[in-house]
Amino acid sequence: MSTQQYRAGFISLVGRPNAGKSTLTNALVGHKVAITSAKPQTTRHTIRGIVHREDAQLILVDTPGLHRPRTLLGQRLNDLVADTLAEVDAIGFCLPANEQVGPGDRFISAQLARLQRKPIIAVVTKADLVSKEALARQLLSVTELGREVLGADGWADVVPVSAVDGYQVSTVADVFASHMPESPPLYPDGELTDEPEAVMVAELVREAALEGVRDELPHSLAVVVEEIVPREGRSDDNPLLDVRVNLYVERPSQKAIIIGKGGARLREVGTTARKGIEALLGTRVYLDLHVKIAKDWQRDPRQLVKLGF
Ligand SMILES: Nc1nc2c(ncn2[C@@H]2O[C@H](COP(=O)(O)OP(=O)(O)OP(=O)(O)O)[C@@H](O)[C@H]2O)c(=O)[nH]1
Repeated sequence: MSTQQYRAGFISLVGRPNAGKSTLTNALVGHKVAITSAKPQTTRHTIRGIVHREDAQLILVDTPGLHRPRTLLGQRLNDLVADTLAEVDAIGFCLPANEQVGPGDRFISAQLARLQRKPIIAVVTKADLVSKEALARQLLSVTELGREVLGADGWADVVPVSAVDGYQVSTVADVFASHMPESPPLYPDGELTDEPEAVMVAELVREAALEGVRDELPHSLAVVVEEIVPREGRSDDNPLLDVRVNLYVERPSQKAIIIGKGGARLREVGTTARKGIEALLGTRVYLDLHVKIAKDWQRDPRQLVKLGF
């Protein structure tokens, strides 16, 4: 057997509301939660988690657009979907085992069918909720749907899974991995914090940093929580958390806006964000903010990686 190439890439789980996307993401990723906060409309993707394996790395990203199809019509939705999905390497289309393939699924399939040459893996979720026979029937209907919308080849793969009892979760990861391009790991293992709160922390910092300057920095700010660690040597009844956060902008002029005269604005941002973070985490916080320049970071998720995101 030849040595297997390491694979790494981006994958987006889509599917109608309640299809089990978030639960599957958590099951795949385990406890690691990604910590990047970026504006979905402009960055296109928010990282939800990263699966680190011996042979592959899967970066699960959210795709805006397919969540609220009813608020968007016609060409605009088509463009949005094509745009936002253009940058991922594969798509996991989630359909629950315990509900018949319906108009919502057909709608999404039709949108996905517009993406040329993108592997789409149909994932039949919540397999624990139905009998083996019912699961087999659902796999057939889902396969049939694939042939209807994509032509004879249909979905790149069809996999049943239960995120709740763990059935086939690693198989889903195997299948996703097999559709990733050959690539070295895009993120070092262990770089991300285990704190799910980090996502909200990043959001609080982002909100504070954009306050009053939204017009000047419309799409140019990414916030990355580097670490959240308890300060050593503090007693249990008087804990302090060190929260280190990087703010990435594209240009020196934007950095100047964030920082303000003599650093005045950044101090305000820090104070506002810290109050929110302390309320969120229920403990005192030392917030350390750094503003950095990362050119054109939002164009391409791979770019984020190169820039150390
Ligand atoms: N029994 C069972 N329930 C599941 C499974 N996966 C998800 N669920 C349940 O299905 C419901 C919806 O799951 P979510 O993961 O929130 O679905 P989602 O697709 O992220 O939903 P939206 O955020 O609305 O798009 C929740 O109540 C989950 O607990 C599964 O494998 N088995």
